[in-house]
Amino acid sequence: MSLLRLAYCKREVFNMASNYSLLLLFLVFAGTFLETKGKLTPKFYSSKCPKALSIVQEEVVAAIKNETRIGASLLRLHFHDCFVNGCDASVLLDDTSSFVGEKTAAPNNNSIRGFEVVDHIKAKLEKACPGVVSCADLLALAARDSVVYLGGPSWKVRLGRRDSTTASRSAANTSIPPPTSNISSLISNFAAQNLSLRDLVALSGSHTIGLARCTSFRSRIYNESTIDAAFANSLQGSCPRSGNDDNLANLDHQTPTHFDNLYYKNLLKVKGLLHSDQELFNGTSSADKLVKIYANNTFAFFEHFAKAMINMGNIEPLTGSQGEIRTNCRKVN
Ligand code: HEM
Ligand SMILES: [Ca+2]
Ligand SMILES: [Ca+2]
Repeated sequence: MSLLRLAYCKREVFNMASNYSLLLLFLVFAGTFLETKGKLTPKFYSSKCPKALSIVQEEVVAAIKNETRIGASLLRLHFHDCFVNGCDASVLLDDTSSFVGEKTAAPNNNSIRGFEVVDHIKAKLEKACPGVVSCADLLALAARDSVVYLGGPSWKVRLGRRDSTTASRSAANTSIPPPTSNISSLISNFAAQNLSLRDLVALSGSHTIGLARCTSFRSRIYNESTIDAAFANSLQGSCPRSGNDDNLANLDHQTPTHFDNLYYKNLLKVKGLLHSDQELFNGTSSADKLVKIYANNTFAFFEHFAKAMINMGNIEPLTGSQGEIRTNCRKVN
């Protein structure tokens, strides 16, 4: 009797144990599945293509040494990618007779640049690891490496994005905010991407580097009162009331090639180049406080900027088996 009971007991314990181990196995599988699915990770290429990060960095540095502005242009490409259907390299697809891309959308046309550099970096990546590194990840890495080289903060870029097979000119037209935006439309535009007011103000600090065309700031320097008069005057020479639409001016008139906090100091002096820049500090806006903080504290700006770049880089990535790894960033495979 007691032997029988013992045997029964043993079986029960065995059954329980195997049930538990099955459950455990399931949980481990589910865990790894949930963890990897849809989530980016800084180590994505560490075994798949260990040289990927150093290749991008080396090429970005070479490109900036060749032309300083490229750093700004690469940073902006990542922004214009992520705000349209997520960070999926949709912005890099060329228009063809049968395909409408994003390059000719109003915010991009005659404005975004850096495609030759992207092609060059991609060619190097394809040579080292064919079909492995996505164009979307290339843009995220190039943005970070540009910021770092120009004196800004660094951060670990989350990776594992894949490339789209589609693009949307109409979404590019509606999702990327125009320079005429007021603060409330900027806030709602960023909120639509799950980005906060803090993200908006920190990311706008990107305008500490790079250039804008006359057509982007003309109405500001002729028609607005919330601009330093001497500053407006100094811009009118190269940006007349009509014509010369493509003449360029520095977004940060003090240190246009250094990633620092002078953009915010300019705003305090009513010397923001774009209307949308000055909207972040107009005496009434909810962003005023953050602008003052960043103008007085480079460390706070750098910390928030790095976090905001990670947030922006997380916008709707394609992962797993979604999309593809483009061989040529300009066209689908
Ligand atoms: C907050 C809303 C924003 C507006 C309204 C805006 C608007 C603009 C405009 C109009 C230009 C000049 C384009 C031209 O005249 O050709 C520009 C340039 C630039 N933007 Fe923004 N931008 C915004 C946010 C951002 C963000 C979030 C980033 C990056 C994370 C960024 C990075 C840049 C850079 C680096 C340039 C200079 C590019 C170059 O010199 O090639 N901007 N932006
Ligand atoms: Ca995109
Ligand atoms: Ca600067």
